[in-house]
Amino acid sequence: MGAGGSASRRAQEARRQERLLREQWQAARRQARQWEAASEGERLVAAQLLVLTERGWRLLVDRRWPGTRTANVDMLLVGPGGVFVLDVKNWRSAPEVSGGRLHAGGEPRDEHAAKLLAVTKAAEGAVASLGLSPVAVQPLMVFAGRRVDATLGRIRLLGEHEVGPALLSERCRLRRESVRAIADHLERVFPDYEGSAVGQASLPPTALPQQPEADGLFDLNGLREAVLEEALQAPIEQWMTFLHPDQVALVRRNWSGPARISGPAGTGKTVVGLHRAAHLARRTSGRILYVTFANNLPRVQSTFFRTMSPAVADRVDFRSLHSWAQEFLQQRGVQVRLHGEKAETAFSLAWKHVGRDSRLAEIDPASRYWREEIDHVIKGRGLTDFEAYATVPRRRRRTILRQPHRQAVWALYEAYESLRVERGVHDFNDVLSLALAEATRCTDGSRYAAVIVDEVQDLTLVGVRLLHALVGDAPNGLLLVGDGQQSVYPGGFRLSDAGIDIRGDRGQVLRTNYRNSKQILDAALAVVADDAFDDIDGLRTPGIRDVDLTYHDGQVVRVAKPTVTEHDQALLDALRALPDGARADAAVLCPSTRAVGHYQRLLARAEIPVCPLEHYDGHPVDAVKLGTYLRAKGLEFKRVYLPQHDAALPNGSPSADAGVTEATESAREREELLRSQLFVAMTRARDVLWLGSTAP
Ligand SMILES: Nc1ncnc2c1ncn2[C@@H]1O[C@H](COP(=O)(O)OP(=O)(O)OP(=O)(O)O)[C@@H](O)[C@H]1O
Repeated sequence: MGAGGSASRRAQEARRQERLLREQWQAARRQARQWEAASEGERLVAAQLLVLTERGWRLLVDRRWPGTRTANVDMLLVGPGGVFVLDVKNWRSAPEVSGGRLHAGGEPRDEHAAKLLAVTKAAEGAVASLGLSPVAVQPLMVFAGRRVDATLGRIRLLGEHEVGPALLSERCRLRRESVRAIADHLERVFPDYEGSAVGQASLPPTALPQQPEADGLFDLNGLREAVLEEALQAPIEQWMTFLHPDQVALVRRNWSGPARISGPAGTGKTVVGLHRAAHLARRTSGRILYVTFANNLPRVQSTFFRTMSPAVADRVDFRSLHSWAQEFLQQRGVQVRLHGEKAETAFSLAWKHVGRDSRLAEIDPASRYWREEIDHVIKGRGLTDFEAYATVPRRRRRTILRQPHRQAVWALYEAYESLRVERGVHDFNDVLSLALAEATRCTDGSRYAAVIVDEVQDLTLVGVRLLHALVGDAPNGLLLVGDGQQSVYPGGFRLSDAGIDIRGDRGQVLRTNYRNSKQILDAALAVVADDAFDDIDGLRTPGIRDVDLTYHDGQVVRVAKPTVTEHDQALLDALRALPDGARADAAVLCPSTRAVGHYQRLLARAEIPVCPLEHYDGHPVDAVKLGTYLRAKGLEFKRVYLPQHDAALPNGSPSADAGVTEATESAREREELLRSQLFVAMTRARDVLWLGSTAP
């Protein structure tokens, strides 16, 4: 079909929609006139909204607020765009919002907003048992006879002309059956007030004579545009609206202090974290910090969050821990000179002068192991004197260090520090320590009402202390989300080391995997089956854990080729065979940046479009995602390709017992980490997991 043909089809469709709207509007106006019990203002607004009932919306009018005898709710509206709690106002003066307060005619009107929020809370409670997340319930204040489009916290203020188009432009959240079930449920929970309710409008479908476009009641232009826009809108993903009732309960829970949500890969921890952020943003006027260790994840999460809960998106800061800490220090006037390369040179020199020929080489001759010891155990835990290091439990480090070894490590640490200071630079750990000192020193209150930490197991102890310092033990202040099995960095900590006390029901575990098919999960679990791990609550947990699966099919494709060239060709063939549009949901993940470079060149030569994970921000892009296992943390894709996935593991085997006998403890620790990283990469796959290897 040529461009001219589709343009004429579009014009035809626009004319048809306009005719339909006109008919619906006429009928709605008649219906509203007959509606005696309502106030004039409500009638005018209802005339607008009755049109929506022809488009799959349900309008409940003048309902009793549950638990009260006399208080009423003007309107509840349920449709593809979600659940809306409406308070209709027929004020003599126009509403004004300034400094988070509502006024009209110079008089404060905040009590109206407070009442609407309270009713909204009741509606959220009513639909929670159906698994509807609070993000799908939105309060609206609608002003008869006025043109308004403003926000007051989470409340949207709209004029009678704006309300119809605004609701039609909402992204599609609910399917037709859900609309029906939710409206039926709300009808029961919010009973008729005085028998004056309008259920579903029964509008006569007959054609009516043409009317002028605007007659004060109805803005046909606005609605027409919204209808066309509505047609273009793809539905938002199910998880953005519906959660399992247990997840909804976690999202809405009132916690008296710091809380933690854990659970194996793919069990919806991030989903709960995001809904919790939206819930808290709606309940408080403060800001929420949503933080992870990885740099690229906040961008993706922020995109999802904006789609899911646009009304409060501006009050949630999605940040990586280090970038947030740097900005925090800058705002507080604390000088930071972060310079990774110069810090690395300082360490190399320290190793040359003090480490290489010391007793440390007996345990592991590779400087990297000792760099990690300094980064994750000494500086990561904020240790500044040898006495503390001499006795510190070195969590998740397998080697046993006796006193002379610890002394040798300390000498290396001191040499590194003095060379670093000499060069006038900071490393990443310094940034967090400085921020912790500053946050502890600040007495002017936190900028945040709540802090949510995702993938908490990736942080160092100092990082966790820093985030804890921002909100302390305030109710609903700190939420830690993560899974110790997905630890991909050396070392570790326990919450008790950080002085964080998670009691009773403040520690929750999710157990249903919503992401991976059984085949994929079994393949991933086989890699870490023998790797029991210490979680941050101190519990020793076996590698194979109890997980409930949601039924969906999946496939593990194993490809072994004798040479790298043939292996890579098999990868290209698999990527080229992807159906149209499938590239957007495919990712090639590699264990190292070097391997990423290799596959970037390979895919470029094959003219397969690539989007590096560093640039991926959660918006769909028709290109294969490419990045390291570490960069893929927290993300998911329908198809995941892991070329040479076993190359870095002992004997090329991902299972834990390969090569154990001759390996040193530090080598075994490294292998365990590599298996954890591979496990994380494998569990990113939803439908297809492609595992490539070169078997000579
Ligand atoms: N109630 C639900 N119904 C359907 N799908 C869900 C539900 N909860 C979560 N999901 C889906 O499950 C998948 C995994 O969710 P999420 O990324 O939050 O898990 P996670 O526990 O954070 O995973 P990981 O630790 O592996 O990063 C996502 O595709 C999400 O949309």
